[in-house]
Amino acid sequence: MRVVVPFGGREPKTRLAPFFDADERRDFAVSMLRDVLDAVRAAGGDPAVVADAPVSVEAPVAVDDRPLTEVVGDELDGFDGDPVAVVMADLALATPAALARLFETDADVVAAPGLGGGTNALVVRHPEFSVDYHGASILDHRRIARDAGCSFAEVDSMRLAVDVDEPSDLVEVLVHGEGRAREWLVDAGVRLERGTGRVEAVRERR
Ligand SMILES: Nc1nc2c(ncn2[C@@H]2O[C@H](COP(=O)(O)OP(=O)(O)OP(=O)(O)O)[C@@H](O)[C@H]2O)c(=O)[nH]1
Ligand SMILES: C[C@H](OP(=O)(O)O)C(=O)O
Repeated sequence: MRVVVPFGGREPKTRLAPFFDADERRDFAVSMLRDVLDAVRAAGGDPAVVADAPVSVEAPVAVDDRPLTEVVGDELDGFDGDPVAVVMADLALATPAALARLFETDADVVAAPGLGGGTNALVVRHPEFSVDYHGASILDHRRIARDAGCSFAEVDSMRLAVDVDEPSDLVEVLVHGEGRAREWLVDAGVRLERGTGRVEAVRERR
């Protein structure tokens, strides 16, 4: 299956500014992208990156600096009967098994909801479905699928639900991550702080 992986590499992960400077955020974002590409391939997918700036990874990269919804929308406009998946580049916990379950779920549109209302991954098998990202997009995608007469299924997956946006998401990467992104965090001096409340990620040094 063709798997589009959108990557915003110009100024990625701004919400992690309390932890990392701009160069570090880009490095970390690329390490997550590489993990996602490996997992997609191991799940049998054929990844293609669409990025707003050039990035060097082991997959074809198309550079397009339009907003996310337009770029992904164009990819879906080319629907020719073969399913197309969209998997975000910041799913640092994605495993081949979780992605295979997404790819194999049978519906016109299959979504993996993200924490906070986003849409972390999609499989599209219907020409009338379109995307509208940002702002609790899973609600919009349910509605768009219904209005287009598409069957719609959601995959309940912790590994696909965590997109790494906020400092609290770093806890999940340290606890459950298995790839480069976790290693990058450890090398950067990010560790778990166990207090009396919820475990937090802290950085030893900058
Ligand atoms: N091609 C493309 N991908 C984007 C763009 N903006 C975000 N993405 C990707 O879309 C996914 C979700 O991104 P967000 O978490 O909303 O944005 P972000 O820029 O990574 O992080 P923030 O700066 O914290 O909002 C990630 O895979 C991003 O790399 C864009 O303008 N173009
Ligand atoms: C792209 C966007 O991501 P979020 O802003 O939820 O990280 C969404 O999934 O709609």
